[in-house]
Amino acid sequence: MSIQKLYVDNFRNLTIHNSEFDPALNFILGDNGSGKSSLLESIFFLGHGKSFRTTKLENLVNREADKFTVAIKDDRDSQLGISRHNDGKCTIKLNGAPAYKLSEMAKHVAVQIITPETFKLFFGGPKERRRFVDLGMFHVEHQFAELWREFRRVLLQRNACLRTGVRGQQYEYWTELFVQQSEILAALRKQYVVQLSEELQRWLAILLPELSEGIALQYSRGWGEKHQLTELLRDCEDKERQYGYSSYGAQKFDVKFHYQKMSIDQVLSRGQQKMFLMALTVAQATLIFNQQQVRPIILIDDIGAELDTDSRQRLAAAIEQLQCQVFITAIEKSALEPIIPKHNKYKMFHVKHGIISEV
Ligand SMILES: Nc1ncnc2c1ncn2[C@@H]1O[C@H](COP(=O)(O)OP(=O)(O)OP(=O)(O)O)[C@@H](O)[C@H]1O
Repeated sequence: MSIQKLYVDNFRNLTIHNSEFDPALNFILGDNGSGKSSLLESIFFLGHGKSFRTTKLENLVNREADKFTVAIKDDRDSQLGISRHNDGKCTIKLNGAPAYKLSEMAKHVAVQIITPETFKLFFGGPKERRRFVDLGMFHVEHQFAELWREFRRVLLQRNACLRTGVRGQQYEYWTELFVQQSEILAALRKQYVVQLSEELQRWLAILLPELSEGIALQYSRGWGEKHQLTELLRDCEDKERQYGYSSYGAQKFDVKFHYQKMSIDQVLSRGQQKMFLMALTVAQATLIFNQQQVRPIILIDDIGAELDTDSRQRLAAAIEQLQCQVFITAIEKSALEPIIPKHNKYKMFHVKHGIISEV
């Protein structure tokens, strides 16, 4: 899907009353503190039910209000909306009918974001990489959401056994289920990472051609390739009981990125890392598009940071080929110059004090 109209009320400093966006490419300009990132954040919230900037969702409500609303009409005339009150209560509507879970919303809106901070998080601990891969899995593998929910339930039960000293049949039961489901998830993820890796090569050839051949993805499933999970858990049972949680299994998977066998963040420049992340993001968006035939949404915050003219030109070439709706923010138009296409199939907006107007 792509956002045709966006309505935002009391989301940070933003008020947007049914602005109409381009189905392919939208530029958002504005000074520091004008509301550019908040605009991307409001769209991100629709797709994820959370923010990419804060875990405290009460910060998203305008300081003078007690709830915010974000709603869209998409290119197929579907309407999705969500209001969040200060007390944490959410009201979600899909085509006028109430929905009860944020995940129902997420099925309709595949949103990915790149910010100047993303790559620090991405190349830091495994959390962001897990989140990234599972977002793709959620949209590309139909069975994933259900499998993951069930796996989480089993993991919690097994962890509770470890923490509270439960042994015998009950512990064996949850451990056996945990092993079975870990193996299913690990195989699915491995399959997905192979697809992602192939698609990534295609986009690296456009976005980072000088390094593309040396870049490789390495998937680790959450326990050693040479080990049987059952045996591993048996061997480390005492240690896991001390920790009170499962230290191996599908929840511990990771994907690492190497350039000529060295970790990417150790050898690529910041600009190159950003281009790599762009390639990875659009590779995932392409897989989502191929599977669902709906346009994912890509949000790029502060395009000017760290990208030279050459890189921005390559990004323009990639955007031309993308089956996505893209939102790009910048402080000044000059940062967009090589990216703005010669044709007129884009829209440009200016944000000032939380109010958006088309330029
Ligand atoms: N809950 C809130 N209520 C009202 N205003 C808020 C709230 N949270 C943040 N703001 C303000 O909203 C404004 C928009 O912030 P935002 O981060 O979107 O700006 P920006 O245009 O992305 O700026 P920059 O270019 O500096 O990144 C800021 O002035 C900020 O202080």
